[in-house]
This record gives sequence, structure tokens and C-alpha cells, in this order.
Amino acid sequence: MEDKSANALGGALYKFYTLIKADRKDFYSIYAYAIFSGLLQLSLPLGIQTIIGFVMAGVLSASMIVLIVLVVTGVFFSGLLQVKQMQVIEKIEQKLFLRYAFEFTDRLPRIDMQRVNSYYLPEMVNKFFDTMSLQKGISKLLLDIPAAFIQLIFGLILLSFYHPVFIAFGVSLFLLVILILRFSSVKGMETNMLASDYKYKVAGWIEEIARTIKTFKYSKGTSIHLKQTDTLTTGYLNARTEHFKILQKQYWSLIAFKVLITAAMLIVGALLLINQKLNIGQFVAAELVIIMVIAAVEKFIINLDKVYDVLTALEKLGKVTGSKTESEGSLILPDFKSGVALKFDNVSFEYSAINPVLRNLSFKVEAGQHIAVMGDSGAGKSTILRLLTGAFKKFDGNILIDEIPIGNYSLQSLRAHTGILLSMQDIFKGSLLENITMGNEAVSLQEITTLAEITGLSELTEQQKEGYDFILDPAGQGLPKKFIQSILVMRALLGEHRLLLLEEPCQHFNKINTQKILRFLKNDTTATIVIATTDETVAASCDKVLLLKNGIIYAQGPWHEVKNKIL
Ligand SMILES: Nc1ncnc2c1ncn2[C@@H]1O[C@H](COP(=O)(O)OP(=O)(O)OP(=O)(O)O)[C@@H](O)[C@H]1O
Repeated sequence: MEDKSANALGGALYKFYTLIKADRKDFYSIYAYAIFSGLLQLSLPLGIQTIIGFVMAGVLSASMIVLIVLVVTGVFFSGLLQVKQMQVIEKIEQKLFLRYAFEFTDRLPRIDMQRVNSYYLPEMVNKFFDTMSLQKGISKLLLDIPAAFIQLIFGLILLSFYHPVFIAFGVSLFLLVILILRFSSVKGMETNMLASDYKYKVAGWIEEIARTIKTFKYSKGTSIHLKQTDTLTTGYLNARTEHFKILQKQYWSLIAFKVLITAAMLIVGALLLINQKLNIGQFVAAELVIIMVIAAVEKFIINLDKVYDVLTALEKLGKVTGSKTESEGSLILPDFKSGVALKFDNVSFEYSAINPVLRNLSFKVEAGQHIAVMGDSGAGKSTILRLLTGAFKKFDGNILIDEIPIGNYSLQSLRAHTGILLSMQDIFKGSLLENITMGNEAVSLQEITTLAEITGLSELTEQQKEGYDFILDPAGQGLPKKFIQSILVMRALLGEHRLLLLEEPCQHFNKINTQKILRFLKNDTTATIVIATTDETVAASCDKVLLLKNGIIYAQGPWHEVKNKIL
């Protein structure tokens, strides 16, 4: 466990380093400002020391006034530099938000589906909210901590000029900080990560209740939602309490040290003063520097929880931004106006080791041929289509497209030539037109209206005043299923294709639209078509039927030969 946590801490620190590297110019200017501001802040005790010297000597001279002006100017400039630092930090915070927003948006559609198969992606995306923790914490990490550190270094250097005893003070202070970090940081990171895990589990569970709200609403007397929340929040509270214990330990070590050091320094300072090793001006200045140094250490320790938060946020954000994208080849599928030839050669596939889905499957589809894949629920029909999208790469055997293994093709080129309708596709919040064309401006209006007529969507566009600008709710809420299906079918069919992968293309359609779609597929496209279906009308319209049973081919041939084998 210790090793894993140490790795988590190391990994998070490395992520922090890469984050800083990306904006290094901004970071350099922060540190330049922090160094100057630290130096300027020292002008206060030094100035006071000299002023006291003047006062003690009973001299009121022009140089004393100049000195006062210099001290006041120093205070003003150190404030000015702090404002500059804040401006740079604000810029960094804005950049962070943009960077993560675009990284999430760009990466999600390219994510390797096989690796995230067991995750519920909307829940995984909740981690985006850690951008805010990062924004909040980074200013502490970049502004307060470096400033405190620089103040500490300069303060200690200055003190060592007053008397060597102060060098011992500096060394013990450094040792304290290192000891506190050495003994608490790994555990602190571990407990903070655990609390964060539970935080997302609670959020995920509440999201799940919202997603299935009708189930919970209509299940009389259920308390399962509260029970689960109770379990998860208990986990969260335990982890938080453990984490707070670590923070408390750090604060207590600091308080103990502060008490001791204040007493020791006052006594040592007073003794040095009495023994005339320091004059009164030096004594006051040295005490001021000591107070400043202790305040710097305090700032450092108090902000340690922000360090944990930032590192944890980076780890969580990394779950999405660091997730593997789909691997692909570099071959471009040529832009021919004909279908592709397909071949499954001894293909076996499983989503998880306990559940083999396809077993030594071999079949061929000629270029331009239409094939229906039939079988009971769970037989593996959709899986065949999914494998042909190139989204699932880990299978045994070989899948060939135009005699070349599917993995050799560039996914972009493959998908540019493939029209895909799978049951997990959905409507997103956006206009009807955006939902149909997915932003592809090359699609002609003529093509859209033709397909709208075939699929029956024209009924909707004629009813709606806004026509194709009509805004759809997420998942097409409130829209009849037949229109949702029309949109999804149009999305798959618009444009030129060499391969069409269609899962139940005619479900929710009436007989007329079913016939229109089947006629369109027969006469108006040259693509090779693979349809996963249980609809006999659809199967009968294909050149060949592949009947699956428990992941193997049970029968294949034209519909009239296979239909008797269907139970
Ligand atoms: N994403 C997934 N993760 C794990 N197992 C899956 C996944 N998708 C499907 N399966 C399993 O793989 C098997 C085949 O599923 P598939 O969806 O290909 O069957 P199907 O014939 O299309 O069934 P249906 O008609 O019900 O959609 C089933 O046992 C199913 O539970």
C-alpha cells in the first residue's frame, strides 16, 4: 500500500512538473516577481533598524527622511509585484480551464472503448470538476508557497549576519520542514486520494439515481438509494477524518516548534542585546525577521492541504486526459465507389475473460453484398458490427477489409467510408440538423430531404415551425421513438459509403417506412451492408443471412434456406 501511495505521490508530482513545463514562461515570471518582492520585503526590517539607529543617536537628518521614503517605496513595490503575480496566476487559471475542457472534448471520442468498457463514461467525466480544485489550489501552490520559501531563505541569510546562533535556527527550521514532509506526505496523499475516490462515488451514485429517476420514484417504499449513499458517505467521512489527522499532526508539529523557537529566539536575542553583541536596532530587526521567517514556515505548512488537493486533482484529471486512445494503422481505405469485401477468419472475441462472445467465427462478405446477422439476444450480432468499426482491437483470428487486416487502416479513413448505426448511439442536445449531419457541411440539403422522406422524419420537420433548427433535448427526451430512429438512420446513411453497419435499422418504423428504407438500401447504395437484426422482413431483403447461436455460426445462406432454422 505504501509503495502504491508513494507511486501515486510520485506520479502526481510528475504531472505537476509537466503542467508547469507547459507554461514555463508564466512560471518564470511568477518566481522573478516572488524573488524581487521577497527582497523588497526585507527592506522593512533593515530600514527600521537604521531608523532606530538614527533615533537612538538623536539625529534627525535628511538621510533619515530619505530612508523612510525608501522603506515606504519598498512596501509599495512589493505590493505592486504581488499584483503582477496575481495577474499571471489568473492567466494560468484561465488557461487550465480551457486546456482541460478541450483535452476532455478532444480525447473522449478517441478513447479506447475496450479499455473503458467497464466504466460509465458520464461518471468518469465528473472528474472535470477537479479543474476547479486545481485552479483554486494552484494559486496557493504557485503564489504563497514560493513566496514563503523565498522569504524563508532570504530571512535566514539575513539573520546569519546578525549572529552565528541564528544559523543553527535556520538549519533546525529546514530540518523540521523536511521531517514533516518526509513522514506525512505519502500518507497524506493516500488519504486525500481515498476521500476523492469516495467523493466521485457519491456523485456517481446521485447521478445514477437521477438517470433512473422514474425507477426510484415508482418503487414504493424503497430506501436503497439512501442506504447506498449512507455507505459511500461513511467511506468518504472516514477517509476525510484520516486525512485531517495527518494535517493536524503537521499543524501540531508547527505550533510546538513555533512556541519553542519564539521563546528561544526572544531569550537568545535578549541575551545578545544585554551582552551588547547586538544593539537595540539590530535586536528589533532580528526579531522582525524571525517573526517573518516563522510566518513563512506557517504559511508553508498551512498550505500543505492545498498541495494534496492539487496533486489529487491532477491524478483525477489524468484518469481521462491520460486514458489510452484507440490504436490504429496508417493505411487509407481508397475512395472507390464500390463496397468493400469482408472476411472474418477464425475470429474469437470476449469482453471479459468469463464470457466468450464469438468463437472461431469465419465468414466472407463479397463487395457490395448485403448480409443480415440474426440470432437470439446475446448471440453476438452487435459485437460483429462493433468489431467492424475498428473500436475493439483485442480479438483472436483476423478481420480483413479488402484483404487487409482491419488494424492496418487509419480509423479516420475507415470511418469516413463507413455509415454506422449502433444501438448505443444517441441524440445529443443540439439542433435537428446538427444531430443529423454531425456538423458535416458537405452534406447536401437535397440528400437530407430525400432521406427525411424515406425515414418519415419529414412528418416532424413539417410540424415544427423551426424545421431543422428545432432544438432536441438530451437523448431525444419527449421525441417519439420513430423520429429518434429516423435521425439515427439518416446520420448513418448520409453521404457516400463503402460499408454500412446497421443495427436494427427499421425498429420503430411502420411498414411503409420500412419498405422505403429497404428499397433505398437495395437500389441507392453500392456499399457492402451488414445488418444486425431480428426482423424477418429486413433479413428477407438481404442477399445472405448469418444465423448465430452462442457465438458460432449455426446456419448461413439466403433467407429462404435459413428461415426454418430460426426457432
Ligand atoms: N460492452 C459490453 N461489455 C461486456 N459484455 C458485453 C458488452 N456488450 C455485450 N456484451 C455481452 O456480449 C454478448 C453478446 O452481446 P451482443 O450485444 O453482441 O449480442 P446481440 O446478439 O446483439 O444481442 P441483442 O440483440 O440483445 O443486442 C452478451 O452476452 C452481452 O451480455
